[in-house]
Amino acid sequence: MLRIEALTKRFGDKNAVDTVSLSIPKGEMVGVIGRSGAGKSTLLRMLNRLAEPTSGRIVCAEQDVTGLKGASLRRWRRDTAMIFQQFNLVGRLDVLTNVLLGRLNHRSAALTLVKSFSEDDKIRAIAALERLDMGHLLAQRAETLSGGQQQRVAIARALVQEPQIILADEPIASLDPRNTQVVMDALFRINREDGITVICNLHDLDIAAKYCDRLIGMSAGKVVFDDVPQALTREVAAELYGIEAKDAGAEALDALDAIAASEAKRARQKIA
Ligand SMILES: Nc1ncnc2c1ncn2[C@@H]1O[C@H](COP(=O)(O)OP(=O)(O)OP(=O)(O)O)[C@@H](O)[C@H]1O
Repeated sequence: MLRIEALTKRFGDKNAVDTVSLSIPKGEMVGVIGRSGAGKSTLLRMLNRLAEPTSGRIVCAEQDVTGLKGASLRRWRRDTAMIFQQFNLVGRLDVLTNVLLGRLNHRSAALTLVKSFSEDDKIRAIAALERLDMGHLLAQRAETLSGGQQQRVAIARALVQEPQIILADEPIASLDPRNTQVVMDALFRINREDGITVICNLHDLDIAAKYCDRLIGMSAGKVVFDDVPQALTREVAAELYGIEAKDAGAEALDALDAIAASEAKRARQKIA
């Protein structure tokens, strides 16, 4: 169980994340939604301790994560693998080496300097790549891959960290619809098969509702919705996306209609 208690991040006189409290059970697939600037990235970055909270606490398995330093902080970062919108691969290195970089924090500082990986590390990296259907590209330089392929390599790198939680910050924002599905399917499979908690920032409400068990809606740093996707109403969607943000709002509302329609269809199928 991950517990977030009154977590706040202040930049100047603005609270990017404002007294957010949440409990996330192990194995949940959570979508964090809301418009640009709502505080989604800052929340995720604080969970991994990439950003320091101004106040509040993060507690996981009764350990206060907020105060961790040195080796314990490195262990926490290994347990909470990050996936970014821009993939963050080393372009000139091959795919396998990029994935192996995810094993670095399983090694001592001395071994890290040697820069050679064990057979066990390589077997794990290849297995992760094969799981993501990327085994055949392991010798290719990362910069030559498509966006969707790069994101799958980034997920393989996260997997070899053997994390308890994957924090994905807009993992599909740079992808076309086909690659969006491939990447979201991969995250969903990892969540279901390995029981890894996935917390995923998503702009697209339709995708969030399709893949996530639970949606957390943020607006101006605060949580304004926290429930199953089916509980999201037009009013909340309008609050999340803003009535003045016409395009995003309209898309969100269309997505809501699509969810309602698919729920109705499911209900009809149940009755039949
Ligand atoms: N390093 C920073 N310095 C100052 N302000 C920041 C910093 N990082 C974020 N902010 C501000 O905090 C607020 C929340 O930003 P954040 O990136 O967390 O939102 P978001 O919901 O992830 O948006 P997006 O989807 O556009 O990434 C915004 O107003 C942003 O301008």
